[in-house]
Amino acid sequence: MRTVAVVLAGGVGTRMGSELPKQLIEVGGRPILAHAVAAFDAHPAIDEVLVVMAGAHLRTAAAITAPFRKVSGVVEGGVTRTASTVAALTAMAERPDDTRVLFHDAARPFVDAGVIDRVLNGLTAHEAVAVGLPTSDTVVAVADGLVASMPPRATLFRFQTPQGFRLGTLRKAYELALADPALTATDDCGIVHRYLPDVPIRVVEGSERNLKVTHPLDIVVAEHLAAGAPDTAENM
Ligand SMILES: Nc1ccn([C@@H]2O[C@H](COP(=O)(O)OP(=O)(O)OP(=O)(O)O)[C@@H](O)[C@H]2O)c(=O)n1
Ligand SMILES: C[C@](O)(CO)[C@H](O)COP(=O)(O)O
Repeated sequence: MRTVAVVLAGGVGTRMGSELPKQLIEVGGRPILAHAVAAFDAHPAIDEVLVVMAGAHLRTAAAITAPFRKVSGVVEGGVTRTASTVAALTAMAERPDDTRVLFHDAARPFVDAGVIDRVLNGLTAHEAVAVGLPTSDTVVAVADGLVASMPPRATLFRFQTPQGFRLGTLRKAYELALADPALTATDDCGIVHRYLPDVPIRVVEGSERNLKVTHPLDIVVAEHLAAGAPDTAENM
């Protein structure tokens, strides 16, 4: 049974507001995309890394990822993250259903082997695995500028990636999702949760270092992390 990491790099980085998509910005001397790919390329349980990139930057992504021996291809993504996942699923159309697939945001350059291990361990007993951390802020639902509900904080987690799946399960979820004209989702676990509600999604521990570079300030944080800055008091 093979394990494929899909690195989603098809976004344009609207919130970053940079000329280049944020995954092509260098932190710690190499592009954010290269950091993300390197983590999976170096992991002994990952057989293959598939990169999804916006059409305008396919050649750049191919050049950046060429040194990584497990990269099997760079495919063109879609307009949304969901469409980019579909492009990866299409590229994996011939793969058996029991293939393990890990979908990761290229915008999370500091995913580490421990997080990847936890996702893979979760996949031994579950069809879908998410990475999460408890929230330290109080999180509320707001409607029309008013608080609509305040779920107990202890029940709330911030999701990260990679999110792991048996390929067959993710395929099924996406078949149903793509037939839904009201489809909206911010991640692949969201698709499984909505369209295959009977499939339990195991949540394993993420890492504070595994930040998603989204806004300009995140680049400053990413530079510190790339330089080896500690993220826990234990390391200080
Ligand atoms: N059409 C898209 C949109 C997003 N992504 C990827 O999904 C990850 C998470 O998305 P996000 O942080 O939202 O990236 P962008 O879409 O580039 O950012 P923005 O929403 O600010 O435009 C990123 O690695 C991004 O490249 C993708 O592969 N294809
Ligand atoms: C998948 C994700 O990183 C989990 O936190 C997040 O939902 C991606 O959201 P984005 O708006 O595409 O950055």
